[in-house]
Amino acid sequence: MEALKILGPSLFSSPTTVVGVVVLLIIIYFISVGASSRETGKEPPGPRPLPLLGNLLQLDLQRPYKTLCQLSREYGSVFTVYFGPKKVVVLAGYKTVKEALVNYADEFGDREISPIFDDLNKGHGIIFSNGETWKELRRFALTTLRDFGMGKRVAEEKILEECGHLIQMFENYKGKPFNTSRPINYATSNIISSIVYGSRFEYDDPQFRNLVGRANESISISGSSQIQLYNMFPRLVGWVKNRQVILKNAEMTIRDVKGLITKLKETLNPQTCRGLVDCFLNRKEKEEDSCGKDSQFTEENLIFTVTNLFSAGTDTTAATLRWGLLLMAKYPQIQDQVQEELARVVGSREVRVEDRKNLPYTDAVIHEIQRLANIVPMAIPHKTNRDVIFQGYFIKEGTTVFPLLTSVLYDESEWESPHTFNPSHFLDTEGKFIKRDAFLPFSAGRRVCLGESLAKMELFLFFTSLLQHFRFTPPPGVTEDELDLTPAVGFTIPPSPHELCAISRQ
Ligand code: HEM
Repeated sequence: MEALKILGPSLFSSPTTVVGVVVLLIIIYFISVGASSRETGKEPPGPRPLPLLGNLLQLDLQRPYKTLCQLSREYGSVFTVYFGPKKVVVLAGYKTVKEALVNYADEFGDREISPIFDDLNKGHGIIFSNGETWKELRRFALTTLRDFGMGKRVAEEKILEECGHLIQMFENYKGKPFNTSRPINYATSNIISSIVYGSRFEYDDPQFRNLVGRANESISISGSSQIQLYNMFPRLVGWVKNRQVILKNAEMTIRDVKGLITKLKETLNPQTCRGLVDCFLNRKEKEEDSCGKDSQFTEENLIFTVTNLFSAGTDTTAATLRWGLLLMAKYPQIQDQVQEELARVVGSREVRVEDRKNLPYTDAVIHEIQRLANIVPMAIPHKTNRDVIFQGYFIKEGTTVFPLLTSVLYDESEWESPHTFNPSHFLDTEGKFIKRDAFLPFSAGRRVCLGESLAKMELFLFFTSLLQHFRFTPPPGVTEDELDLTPAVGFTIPPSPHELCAISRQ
């Protein structure tokens, strides 16, 4: 591109010269592609790319994971696709994804930081960092989340308290149809908020509503065609509207998060931590006293780790719960069986985590919701951190890698009926719950979801408490068949906008 600029407009005055330049570029391109594969061995196969555009014209930009699943039928479980000029290696199917992320955990364990996420994080925070920064932040976040009860009784209490608020919110609709999105997002957001800040927000707090609303909007439009194009051609299409919206949202969120952190600083006590922010600030002070400038406990890493946890922890769990309620309304016989089991095993008392082992059908339903909902269809892009030979193919250091989780959760050689909602996938012939290897909604390996056990606890307690209290149905005049299971467009994929009725059972 630089060369073209230098050659200047005079070069393009004749059509013959333009054609000549284009032919020359195509020849250079094919020679360079040919040379790199000769030097290094066989690269994964894939559809033939066009110069600059790559395979863009073949991709469904709204739902790229669908095109990638189709391509894997033709090119196998390790293949190459060009997103514009960007080369991506796709891993498809349970066996391949597991082998890459677990047996080659190190080689495939770095994060690809696409232009939009680079705009937002600049290498800070836990999701979009690599190397020492990521190692330290991940270790810190995991220990702190555990200290604040992730997977333990403290978190259980917090979630049960939030269930009470969510149930109250649903009661307010008095059985009339409503969009489940906001209340559910507020509830899941409050769990991560109370772990991070040490306290929950009221659902009518304007600052909280804006924080949740902006995170939601940004995650949704980061999967739009405009942003996909921006990631392919960042210099050409940086002006697109959706990027401006995401940047504006980030600016306002950072301002709010800084404000919340400042308030906590004013009342910080070095002996106790109310939440993750306090622990981070105390650690920051300690490291500043001892090791000075090499510390990862910086203001930027704090702000971005907080915003990363807030978005990763809210949207995903909320989207899964919304799929769950929608599927219950669509398949009332399955809802009957869940409610029958809850009534028989738990009765009218509060459901607790320890009830799970006695609720095999309900457990199977929740797993099947997660499998079919497939809310993070391509995981979060990875990158190879060194040259690697994988399944006989050469993959160069720094190559973007998509672990195609859709192809794992819908793998035809692993699931009896991959495309239907079938809780029996997780039940044996006696109705006991069975674990399935290909259940990887949280991905696997080094970058496996950090919030997995918290998310599982939330899904179980929110889902069962809601089903104890309410019967979920389509709005009057809409049949179960008419409830639409087409996912929305987004980086994570919630159901398309819809309304449901929550009829009180008490
Ligand atoms: C149903 C709920 C959830 C699902 C399905 C889910 C799924 C995922 C997936 C697929 C990844 C990418 C893994 C990879 O790159 O291979 C991920 C990463 C991550 N998740 Fe979750 N997640 C959920 C809930 C949560 C919660 C509640 C938290 C908050 C504690 C969280 C925090 C994170 C973080 C911090 C990462 C980045 C990890 C890293 O880069 O090292 N997630 N999640």
